[in-house]
Amino acid sequence: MIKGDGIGPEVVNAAITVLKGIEKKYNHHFTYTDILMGGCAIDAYGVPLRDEDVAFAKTTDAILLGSIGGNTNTSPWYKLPSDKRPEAGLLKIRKELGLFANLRPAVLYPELRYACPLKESISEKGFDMVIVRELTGGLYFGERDTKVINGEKVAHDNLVYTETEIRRIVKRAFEIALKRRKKVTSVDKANVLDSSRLWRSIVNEEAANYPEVEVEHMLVDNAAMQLVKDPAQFDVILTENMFGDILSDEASQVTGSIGMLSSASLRDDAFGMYEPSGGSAPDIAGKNIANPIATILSAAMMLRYSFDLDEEAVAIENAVKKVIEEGYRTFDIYKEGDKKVSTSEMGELIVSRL
Ligand SMILES: NC(=O)c1ccc[n+]([C@@H]2O[C@H](COP(=O)([O-])OP(=O)(O)OC[C@H]3O[C@@H](n4cnc5c(N)ncnc54)[C@H](O)[C@@H]3O)[C@@H](O)[C@H]2O)c1
Ligand SMILES: CC(C)[C@H](C(=O)O)[C@@H](O)C(=O)O
Ligand SMILES: [Mg+2]
Repeated sequence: MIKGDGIGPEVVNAAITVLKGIEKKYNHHFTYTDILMGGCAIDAYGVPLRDEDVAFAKTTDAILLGSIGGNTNTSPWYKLPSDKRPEAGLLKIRKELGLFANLRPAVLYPELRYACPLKESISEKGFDMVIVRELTGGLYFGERDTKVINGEKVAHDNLVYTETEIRRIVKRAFEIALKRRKKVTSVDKANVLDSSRLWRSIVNEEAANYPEVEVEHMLVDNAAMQLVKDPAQFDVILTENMFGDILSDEASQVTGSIGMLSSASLRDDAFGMYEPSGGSAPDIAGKNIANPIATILSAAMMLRYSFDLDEEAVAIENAVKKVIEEGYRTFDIYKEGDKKVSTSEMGELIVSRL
């Protein structure tokens, strides 16, 4: 368990409540160990993630993560050099554990259509997509520095992708599409970037191995527009690290709230790290009001992908649907007439409906 900062501990505790319910109902026993990462680790140890904690994480079956970081304008953590800040811990664990495939499903629950900010003629069609985001390459992991050249500061961030890095995520997206509606939209910026042109050529090569899957290429600026114009057109969105970061926040908002968007970071074996797509939400931290559903659904993904406990995962997903159908809402998806509940109450309601 990496509870992290801000709302992280609140939403992870709600997910643990649900996992404990699963243990009881299905007679399992999970062993939980806490690791500090992010701002809390900086405060405790002076670094956002200790090497010994990475080594320990490597001995576990899965990680459930809350979120890390603070207010990037005001928190003293952001006065530190970039490799000592909270986010460096997250990037380090993703890289060291080889978690290259980040799955971010975005589904509009029929009962939450009112929370979708799009006009009714668009939201009434509903949508159910998964963003498959490359997570250990690209701009996030290229060399970067800031130097003084000709008397002025110059900053650069390198965007690097190898064929191997692209091919493994492309294959993963096709495999996922085979189990869904068999459509992959590969998002790139091939009209400008070399890395995108390489990306596109590998998507086309791999497409030949998946003749049942329909493939389309879309430029990222158009994809940002299509996500609000007609989200129902998407099944699997395959994209590189930075574009996936941005588009997944956009997709989450059209589902009503980022507090609903779960995420799994996977590699080729069963190990995975599971976390809500949103951040530590410093603006609402400590108030027990954050929506824990993204974290609870991430725990369901953990049961499915790392523990091969599909029935238990479905039980959590159905319990979430039930509380939504019954009108229980945290503040972010609340409308008049609903039953407003806190973070911990939402966890308890879900566990009681397992
Ligand atoms: N995986 C992670 O750990 C992760 C992801 C994104 C951002 N961050 C970090 O979080 C910090 C804050 O970033 P930010 O403000 O840009 O993004 P954020 O996702 O934390 O918050 C954006 C908005 O969404 C709301 N929100 C987020 N999660 C919510 C939830 N569960 N329920 C209800 N509302 C929710 C927040 O209140 C805020 O208004 C930064 O330090 C950033 O680096 C961490
Ligand atoms: C906190 C940050 C480094 C992270 C990212 O950009 O990957 C977050 O925004 C996410 O989406 O998981
Ligand atoms: Mg993000």
